[in-house]
Amino acid sequence: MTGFLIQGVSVLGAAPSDLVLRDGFVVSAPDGTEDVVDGSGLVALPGLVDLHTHLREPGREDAETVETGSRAAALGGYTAVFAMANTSPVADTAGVVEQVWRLGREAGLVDVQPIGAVTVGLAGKQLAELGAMATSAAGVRIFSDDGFCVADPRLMRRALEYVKAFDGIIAQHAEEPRLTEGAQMHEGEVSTRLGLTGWPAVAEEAIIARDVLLAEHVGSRLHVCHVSTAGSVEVLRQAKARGVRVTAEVTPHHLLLTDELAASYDPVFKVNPPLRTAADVAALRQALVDGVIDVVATDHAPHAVEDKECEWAYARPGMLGLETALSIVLSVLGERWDLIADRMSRTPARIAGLDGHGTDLAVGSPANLTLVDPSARRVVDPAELASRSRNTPYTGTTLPGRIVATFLRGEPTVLDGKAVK
Ligand SMILES: NC(=O)N[C@@H](CC(=O)O)C(=O)O
Repeated sequence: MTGFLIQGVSVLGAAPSDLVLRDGFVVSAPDGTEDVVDGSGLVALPGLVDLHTHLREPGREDAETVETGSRAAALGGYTAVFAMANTSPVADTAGVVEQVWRLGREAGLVDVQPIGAVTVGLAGKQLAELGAMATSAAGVRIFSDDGFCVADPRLMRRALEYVKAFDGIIAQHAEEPRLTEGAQMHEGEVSTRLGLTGWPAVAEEAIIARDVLLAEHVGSRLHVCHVSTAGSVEVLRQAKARGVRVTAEVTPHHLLLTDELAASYDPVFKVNPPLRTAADVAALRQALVDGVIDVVATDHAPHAVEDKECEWAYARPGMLGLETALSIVLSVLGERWDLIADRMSRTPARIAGLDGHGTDLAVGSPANLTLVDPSARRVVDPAELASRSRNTPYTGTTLPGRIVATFLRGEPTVLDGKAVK
């Protein structure tokens, strides 16, 4: 194992100092054997943790694999990602979650933690083998049917009750399916103008309201995926004030982009939940700052060209996120490093119970970290992304900040802005 001496780096925005990594940990002093990294002008953050990533393997390796998604994550400053269960086959058994977990270990670029499906085949009819996934080598603690809502309230209640035994979490994709049949975009003034079927805010808010009541009733833990509306924020604010065990995430794209972009009819802007209004964006930003929304999660959703470069109605929803997330958050929050570290590393690691991630980078901490150059600007070119897919909504956009290096347990996964393997 090599050591690294990162000279003159600002740890979480503090005055520049040296940061020494050896044998997988932050240590107090160099011993002269370390490789030297010039940290001047750079900010060190604990490695980012993404609670919501689609890695597509098994089943859609043409869109992403555990390895390509892991590389995209490392290049985005991540050291751990949670892989969603909507693969093919669905990650609803110990066998599939162990496969994803093992592929992640083999790639060795980030810690890949599989999320298990709540229901068999994501079909919403019958609980999956939650216990078997929890006790598997993958040690699953978060379960989600993401892509689909666990719409049946009795099934949702039973899932919440079941995972309580091992302090697990149900991560809900909040979408009342009867209110979004045929939906193509946010229901509002723009959908009316474009003549596209709308996905009303209330379809999300009604499920969140129901689920916080269920979580409160059974005393279990609920996590709300990709919150997208101002009304959802209000439901969450009230639930948290009452002490309900609920946490919530927002995506970078919902913090920045609005439904006006659908007027281009470019399916790169089609995503689920849909892009909302400027008022929703403002409420989500405020909620993230207030802590009503706990974390930023990417909902990195790679799709093959034929699934995105087609007519809007036929395009799959979803956009890439891992390689641009920090830049988007930086442009939204500014250089509030402690807040960024909290919402993108510390709190997601705490929610997931993920040891060794989201630390303060003090002496003795596991060396999971990323180095950011906040003064760099880059123009997003999809051809340069490590993801196997190209569906970024930021093509040609100039974004602030660049990930210079990422370390996983003291070993670089990214150096000089390039993946090391
Ligand atoms: N977020 C998305 O727009 N897409 C997700 C699933 C989903 O939530 O629809 C995907 O897996 O592609």
